[in-house]
Amino acid sequence: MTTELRRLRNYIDGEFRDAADGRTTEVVNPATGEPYATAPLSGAADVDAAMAAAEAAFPAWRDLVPGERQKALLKIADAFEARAEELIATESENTGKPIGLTRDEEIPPMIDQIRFFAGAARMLEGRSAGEYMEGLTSIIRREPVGVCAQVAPWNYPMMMAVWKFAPALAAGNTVVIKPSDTTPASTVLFAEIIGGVLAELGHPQGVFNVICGDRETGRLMVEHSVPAMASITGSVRAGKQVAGSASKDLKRVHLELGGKAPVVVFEDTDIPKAVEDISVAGFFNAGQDCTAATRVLVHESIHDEFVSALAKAAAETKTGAPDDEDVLYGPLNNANQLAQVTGFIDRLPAHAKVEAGGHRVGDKGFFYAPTVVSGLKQDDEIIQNEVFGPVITVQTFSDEQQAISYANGVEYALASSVWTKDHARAMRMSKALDFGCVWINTHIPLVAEMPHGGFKKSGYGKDLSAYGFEDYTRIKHVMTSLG
Ligand SMILES: NCCCC=O
Repeated sequence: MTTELRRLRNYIDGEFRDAADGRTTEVVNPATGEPYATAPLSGAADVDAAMAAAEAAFPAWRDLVPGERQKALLKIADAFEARAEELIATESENTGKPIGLTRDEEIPPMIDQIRFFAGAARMLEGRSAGEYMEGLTSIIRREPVGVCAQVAPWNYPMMMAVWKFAPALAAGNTVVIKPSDTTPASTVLFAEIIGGVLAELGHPQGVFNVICGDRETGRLMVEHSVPAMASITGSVRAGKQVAGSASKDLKRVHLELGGKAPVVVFEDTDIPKAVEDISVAGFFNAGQDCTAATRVLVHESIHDEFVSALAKAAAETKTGAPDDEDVLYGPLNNANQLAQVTGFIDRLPAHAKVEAGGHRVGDKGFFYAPTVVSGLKQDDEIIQNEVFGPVITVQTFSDEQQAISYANGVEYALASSVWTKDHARAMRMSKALDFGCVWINTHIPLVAEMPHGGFKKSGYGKDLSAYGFEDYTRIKHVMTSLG
């Protein structure tokens, strides 16, 4: 007997719609490996319709007083909170994430972030107005950019969608957002919730549109003539494509493209505490986190003690089904990701040593064991490239300069951490580490008020914070004669 797959649909101008040409893709539950839904594979006609809706809605949304946009975002946050269990179940089915951890670790920050941007809507900043030329007054107007084309990733489908739509809407932009083709379900549910709030408040429905589809759909969005800005969280390859496409008509681009976070552990570190925190920060969400504590650099004098404690922590870390309360993480997101992680381990050089894990778990779904690999060298593939799986690598260093050189010696530059009791060393390292974030004696916490974003090939533009909000605005100088 075949069970009918649930049908997810695009959300354009307040209506749920199939793709104009009826094409679909299957949506798989990674905990079972089985398809459970279909989603539209949107093409040019769908993108055109969504962009037209967002463009038509823009003037009314832009011209609201900020307090009205704040009110809408606060209502959206309340509605998310009221429907949290539905969001959790939807996200968990589509990603295999543990239900309890999604409830505790993802929903509260997401809602807080929407509320943060609701407040930011009323803090449109411009530096001092004044007379910088005799008889003339200058002021700054901070304005929305326009329609934003946004492409979200599959690792935190809900939270990354929040990071995109919340600052954009707060600043007065309208949005066409595309979730990853593997994880569209929660963004489609967002559409229902956000659409409900917009309708209740009498705002145009085209303020928020969801288009499902693949890379080609994303390209059509970014190259479309309507959006003034393209924002993507994804791989470096995807970011280069988006920047290339956007360059054709000089759209503003906002890129968050992953990381390879160094975790620099000095000899004076409290080893048991560091191991406990680092293993959670490395394995949480199956390591599918652009800030994951994935690349440990440990002082040679404590290497053996540290590695044996980390391997023990890995062996004690559980992966498994979403409803198992003891698991730290669920499956990898999709079959390609499982092949990617497996490939890195299969290709390890002879000098590497797998201290824990290094294999798939079970034969259903895409689970992978918590893995620790030691003995690695700076040029090794697994040190230079993002694995995006539950794999922590370990290298050694002999002094601060070598630690800095190894830490910075990759193309990514998103997040990093330093573990030491020596305050001056922590401060020196914070200056020297060439990453958008440096944590000291911790790794992975985020707050809505602080920026998230990288340097080098990790992209440009910030998520979260007043900086992220400003990325979705433009400034205009207005000068008036006093005569
Ligand atoms: N911990 C959230 C990181 C966002 C990107 O993966």
